Amino acid sequence: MENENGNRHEIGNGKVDGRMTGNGLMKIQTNGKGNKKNGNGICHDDSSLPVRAQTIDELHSLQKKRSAPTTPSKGFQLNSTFATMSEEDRQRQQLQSISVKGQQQLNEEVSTREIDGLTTSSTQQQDPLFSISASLASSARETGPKVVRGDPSRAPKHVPHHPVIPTISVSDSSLKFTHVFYNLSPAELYEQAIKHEKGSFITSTGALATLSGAKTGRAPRDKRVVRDATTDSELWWGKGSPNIEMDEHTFMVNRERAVDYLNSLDKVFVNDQFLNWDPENRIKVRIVSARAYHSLFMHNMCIRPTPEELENFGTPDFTIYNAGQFPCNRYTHYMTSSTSIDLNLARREMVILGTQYAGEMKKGLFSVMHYLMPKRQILSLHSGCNMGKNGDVALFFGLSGTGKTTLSTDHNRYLIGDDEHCWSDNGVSNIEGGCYAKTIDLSREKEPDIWNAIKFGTVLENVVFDEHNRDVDFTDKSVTENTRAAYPIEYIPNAKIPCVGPQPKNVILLACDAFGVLPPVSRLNLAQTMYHFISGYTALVAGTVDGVKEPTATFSACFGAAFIMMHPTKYAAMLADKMHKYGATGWLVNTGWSGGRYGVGSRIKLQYTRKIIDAIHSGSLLNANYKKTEVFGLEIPSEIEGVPSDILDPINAWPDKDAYKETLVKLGGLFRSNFEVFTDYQIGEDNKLTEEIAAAGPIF
Ligand SMILES: Nc1ncnc2c1ncn2[C@@H]1O[C@H](COP(=O)(O)OP(=O)(O)OP(=O)(O)O)[C@@H](O)[C@H]1O
Ligand SMILES: O=C([O-])CC(=O)C(=O)O
Ligand SMILES: [Ca+2]
Ligand SMILES: [Mn+2]
Repeated sequence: MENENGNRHEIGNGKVDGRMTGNGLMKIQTNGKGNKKNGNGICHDDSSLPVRAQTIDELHSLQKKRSAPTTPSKGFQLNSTFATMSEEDRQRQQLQSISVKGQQQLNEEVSTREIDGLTTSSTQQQDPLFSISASLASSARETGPKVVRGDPSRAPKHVPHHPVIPTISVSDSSLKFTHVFYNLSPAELYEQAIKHEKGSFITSTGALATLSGAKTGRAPRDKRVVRDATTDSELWWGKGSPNIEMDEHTFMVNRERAVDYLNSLDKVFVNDQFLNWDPENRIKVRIVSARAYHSLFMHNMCIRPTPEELENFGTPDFTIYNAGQFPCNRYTHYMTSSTSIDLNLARREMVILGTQYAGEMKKGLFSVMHYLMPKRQILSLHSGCNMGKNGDVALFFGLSGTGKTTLSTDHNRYLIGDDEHCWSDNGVSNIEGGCYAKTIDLSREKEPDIWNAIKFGTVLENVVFDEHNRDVDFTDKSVTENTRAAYPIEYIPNAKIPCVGPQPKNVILLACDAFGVLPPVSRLNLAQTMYHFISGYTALVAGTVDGVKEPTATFSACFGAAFIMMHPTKYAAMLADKMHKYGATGWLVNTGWSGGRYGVGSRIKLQYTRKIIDAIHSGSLLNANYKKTEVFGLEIPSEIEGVPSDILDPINAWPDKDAYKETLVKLGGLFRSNFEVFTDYQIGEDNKLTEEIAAAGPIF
C-alpha cells in the first residue's frame, strides 16, 4: 500500500496493508502523517512525488512512447508492441540480432583499466584500492572486501594484490572479490549503464536517459541524522527541523546493511571528487554506488579532479554509501518506510537505502556543507549565482522550481553556479561542478543554453523519448513532472571557471506565487530581505490531474529548510551581516502568477522576468520611481523597460479587485502564522534587527 508519502512498505511475504496485516504487523506510520498540508494550509518542502506506475514494467513502458505510425518499424516484427513488451524480452531479442562475433567484439572493447603492477608501484596509503577496501569495511571486520579494479566480466589475469589468506573464521562474503570502477569516464559509464542498467538509453542529442525508479524526487521525511553529544547541542532539532534523529548504533546497522549489499555485488562504482571551488575550503568526497547512473550523475555534479589531484587524493573528508536499490530493514529502530537517508557527521558518512533518486546524494552533501561551512564563518546558500561583464555578482535564492537554474543561466552573464554556493569574506564560490536543471516543458527558444547542454555526457532523468529516433519529448510527464538534466557546468558556454566571484551586489529572492498577489518585482530593505529569507515562501500547485487545484503555500526557512542543519536564524544572521558589510541590495521577484491565481491568471512570461532581472543587474531599477503596496508593504517600480507596466502592480492585472484583496490578505495570514515560531529568536548582536525583521512582515 502507498502511504501519504507515496512510499511502499513491503515486508517478508506480504505487503503491509491497512491497520493490521496477515502476520499481525501494524501499519507503519511515517513521521508527520498527513504530510501534504496541515490544517493551516501550509505544507513543508517535499519534492517527492508519487511515481506514476504500479509496476516496474509499467514504469519502464512509460519511458518510451511509440513512434508516429508513419515511422517504419525496424528490427523485430512482433505481435506485441515495443511499449508493452517486457524489457527482458526486448533485450533478448536485441541480443539475438547481434551476431555472436559482434557480441564478442563488444565484450573485448569494453574499456576497463585493469591494474597491472599496482602492488609494485604504489605504497598502500596511496593505493586508492587499499583506501576503498577500508571504506567498504564492515564494522565487524578489520578490512573490507578484496577489491579489484576492473570489469568482473573479464577474469583477473593476475593474482590479486591483496592475497587471500584463508582462515576458518571468515564468512564466504569476505572471501569474495568486489570489482571497483574507480572514477570512470563518461564514455565508460555510458557503456556500463547501457549494458547493465534497465532503462538506460542514448537520446538523439547524445544524453544518457535513465530512470530513477520508484522515487522521482527527494524523500525528506526519510532523512535521519545521528544525534550524539556534539550534534545534540550544535544542530537544530525538533519542530520544523529537517534533522530527524537516529542513534549511532542504528546508523551502524544501516551502514552495515548498505556495505554488505555493495560488497555482495560483482562491482561497485567509486567517485573521488571535490566540493567547493574555494581552494581554501575544498572538501574531498567519495561516493560508493552500485549504478553507473549514480556515478555519472556525481561525476557531473561534483568538481572533477585533475589526474594529478586524483593521484594525491588521499583520505576523503566525507563518504557516501549509496545502496539505493536495496531497502532499509523496517524492523530497524527509527525506520518508518523502506527508504532511509542517514547522515553521521562524526563518522563523516552518509548511507542511502531504498531510493535511487540521485538528488539525495547531491542534497545530502549540501546538508554536510551547511554544517561544515558555518563553522568556518562561511555562509552556505541554496542559491544560483552569476556575474556580469563588469564583475557584478547576483545571488538567486528560491525553493525548488522558482527559477534559480533558469535565471542564473543567462546568455549575457557568466554562470558561477545554479544551486549551491558559499559566501565568505573572499566572495562567492560554487559548491558543485555541475547544474541540475528541471526539464519539464524545456524549450530551445526560451532556454537555449540549457537546451544545448543536453548532449553527450549529460544525465537525463525520467524523461520520455520516441522509441525509435530517441527524440526527447520534454512536455511528457508520464514518468514524473520532476524530469531533470545533470550536466557539467562547462557545458554552459559562458560558465565562469573556476566558479568563484567577488562580493555579491544583488540578492534576488525568487518566489513562484501561484496565488498571483506578489508583485513581479519589489525592492527590499535589509529587514524585509531577512523576513522573506527566513520565511522562504513559494506556492506551487499540487497535482496536475483533475483540473484546477488550489495553490499551496510552502514555507521553507532560508529557502532550503530541508538542507540546513542549524537553526535558520544562524544562517539569517550571517546573511544580514554579509549583506550589510558588502552593501548588497535585496529584491523579491515573483516568477509565478499574475492577473489572478492559478487557474484564473497566468504565469508571468519568462521573457518579462528576464527583463526585470536585467534591470536589477544593470542598476537601472535601483533608480526607478517606487510606491508601497498594501499588506506586504513592498516597494514596487512604476516602469521597467520591456515589461508591460500594468503587470507591475498586481492589483492592476486582476480583473476582480475584491478577489485580489481577499487573496492578498489570505496569503498575508499564511505568512504571519508561519513566522510566529521565529519571533522569539534574536538575530544578530542586538534586538534592534530582530524587531525590525518582525515588523517587516505583512500588516493588515
Ligand atoms: N517567469 C519565469 N521565471 C522563471 N522560470 C519560469 C518562468 N516561467 C516558467 N518558468 C519555468 O519554471 C522552471 C524553473 O525551474 P528551475 O530549474 O530554474 O528551478 P530551481 O529554482 O533551479 O529549482 P531546484 O532547486 O529544484 O533546482 C523552469 O522549468 C522554467 O522554464
Ligand atoms: O534536490 C533536488 O532534488 C532538486 C533540487 O535542486 C531541489 O529540490 O532543490
Ligand atoms: Ca536548479
Ligand atoms: Mn535545488
